[in-house]
Amino acid sequence: MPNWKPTVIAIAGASASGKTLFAKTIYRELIDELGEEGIVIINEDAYYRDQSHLALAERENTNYDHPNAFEHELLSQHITALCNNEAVEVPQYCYKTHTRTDETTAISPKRIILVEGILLLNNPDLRDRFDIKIYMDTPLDICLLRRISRDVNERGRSVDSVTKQYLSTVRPMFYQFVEPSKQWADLVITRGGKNRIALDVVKANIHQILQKHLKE
Ligand SMILES: Nc1ncnc2c1ncn2[C@@H]1O[C@H](COP(=O)(O)OP(=O)(O)O)[C@@H](O)[C@H]1O
Ligand SMILES: Nc1ccn([C@@H]2O[C@H](COP(=O)(O)O)[C@@H](O)[C@H]2O)c(=O)n1
Repeated sequence: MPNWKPTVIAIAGASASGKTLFAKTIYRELIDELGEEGIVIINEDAYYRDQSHLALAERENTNYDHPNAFEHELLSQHITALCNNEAVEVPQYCYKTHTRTDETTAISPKRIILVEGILLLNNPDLRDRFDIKIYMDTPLDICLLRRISRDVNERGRSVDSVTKQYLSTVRPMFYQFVEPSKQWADLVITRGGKNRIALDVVKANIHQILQKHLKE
């Protein structure tokens, strides 16, 4: 049993606000120092509910921006297990088929666990699992422009489908669930995933935590 407990850092905010970029930049800049055993990223999207029992046309109608679309109980169980020094099997998700694949990713406990996703701060049980809560406060028009380009290039969508989904669910759910969850954040980050000062503040915090582990 290690003498440290993982530190769990949540990175929340609108779709395409830069959560993934922020998490991946921290990971890339710390991985040499911390090693594979030191840091990992978990994506909330991996915990979208399995929809393999539904026809593709039905899956296309799911509201993916409502909290009910996620199996947050499983994410919460997995974080608890990692904090109890147990390995977990994280589901893998496919945005083209709108469901989980048959594969899972094995994750062992790490000193630093970065969790990123739109609705992490909305759920009180999940909130209790996070040591540091971050909210990416990127203007919604910038998020929309980035989402169109990402979803067309990487997620197999058309501009028309992104537009319809944005107006019917993404935007209304943002105002109902995502933006109000900003109140729970410890750090609110402007200007997205490339904000160098914000990246350095979070990295400095991680270094402080690691120093404490060394002393324990
Ligand atoms: N500051 C930025 N400048 C330019 N492009 C960015 C910036 N932040 C994110 N992007 C791009 O916008 C898209 C969405 O960013 P991403 O980090 O995936 O958002 P999220 O994880 O919040 O959905 C990606 O294609 C990413 O490369
Ligand atoms: N089958 C799916 C599942 C999710 N989405 C959208 O993904 C967004 C969350 O992921 P980000 O990387 O953008 O944070 C969310 O807004 C869902 O609308 C989807 O389009 N299809």
